[in-house]
Amino acid sequence: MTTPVLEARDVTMRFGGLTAVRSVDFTVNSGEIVGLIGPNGAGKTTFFNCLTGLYVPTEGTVSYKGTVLPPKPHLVTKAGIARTFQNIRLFANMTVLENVLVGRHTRTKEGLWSALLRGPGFKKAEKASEERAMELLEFIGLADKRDHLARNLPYGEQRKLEIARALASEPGLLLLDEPTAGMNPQETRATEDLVFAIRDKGIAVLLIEHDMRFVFNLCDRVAVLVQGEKLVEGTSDVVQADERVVAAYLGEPFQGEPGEAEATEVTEAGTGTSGDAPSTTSTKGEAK
Ligand SMILES: Nc1ncnc2c1ncn2[C@@H]1O[C@H](COP(=O)(O)OP(=O)(O)OP(=O)(O)O)[C@@H](O)[C@H]1O
Repeated sequence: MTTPVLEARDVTMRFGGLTAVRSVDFTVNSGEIVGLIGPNGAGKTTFFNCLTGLYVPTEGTVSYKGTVLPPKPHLVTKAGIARTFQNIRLFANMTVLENVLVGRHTRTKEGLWSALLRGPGFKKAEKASEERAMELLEFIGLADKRDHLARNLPYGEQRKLEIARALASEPGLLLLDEPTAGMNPQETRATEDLVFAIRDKGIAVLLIEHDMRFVFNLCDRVAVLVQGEKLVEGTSDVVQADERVVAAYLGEPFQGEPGEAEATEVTEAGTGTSGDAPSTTSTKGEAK
């Protein structure tokens, strides 16, 4: 039984004369891990920013569990959508535990500033929050580093901590922007297990990723954005079999970043995928 967690309808984002995202319809259902791929500059991060209230879409709506979201990041987080960013955005001089506690501010009566300044109200609410934060650190595998400064963690653990902080807001949907960027193969595999474990906790996951093997191993469904439009959407098998996807990665419009390595990955990443029957295919237009 699937119910939509996230529904984007006809989302368009223009920057002056540039249309970065064009009329995108997109759904994430409960229990799903969905991937959003596409060549550099395809509009993936812009679309994420529209979903999370960082950008007000020029047109279209974004709903979470049937309610249209106001385009304000803190209200989107409060509603139940959490995210990580392409570049790590931790509080470098705060401890691991404090970073997670800050992530909980939408779920406590205390506000962000109170959490950051550690005022009296925050300290009172801290105990219950701390227990929950420690549960998350256990889950993510960083409990023994609770008192380490975030900046002293190795890169892979900083990314994990970002995920823990996002989970601290108790989301129903987690958005991950390039979660494996800069990771070694071991860290990437661990992240794969972590995403499965997050899904098993009942949290739907939408991720942007350039590592095709990671995407095709992990995702129940993959959508491909090309020049701001959704070109193909379906299971990993459907997407890998679609010649337009490889063509898009090799396409001429993306000067300087032809995406050849990724296109090769798209064609090669078939090994080790589930082999499920294709379930959904929607296409829009032809590859340009
Ligand atoms: N704030 C902005 N103002 C103007 N143009 C923007 C802005 N943000 C993104 N763009 C443009 O929108 C287009 C889509 O960019 P975006 O970063 O969303 O692509 P992407 O698919 O996430 O790329 P990458 O995989 O390289 O991160 C690009 O042409 C980019 O230059």
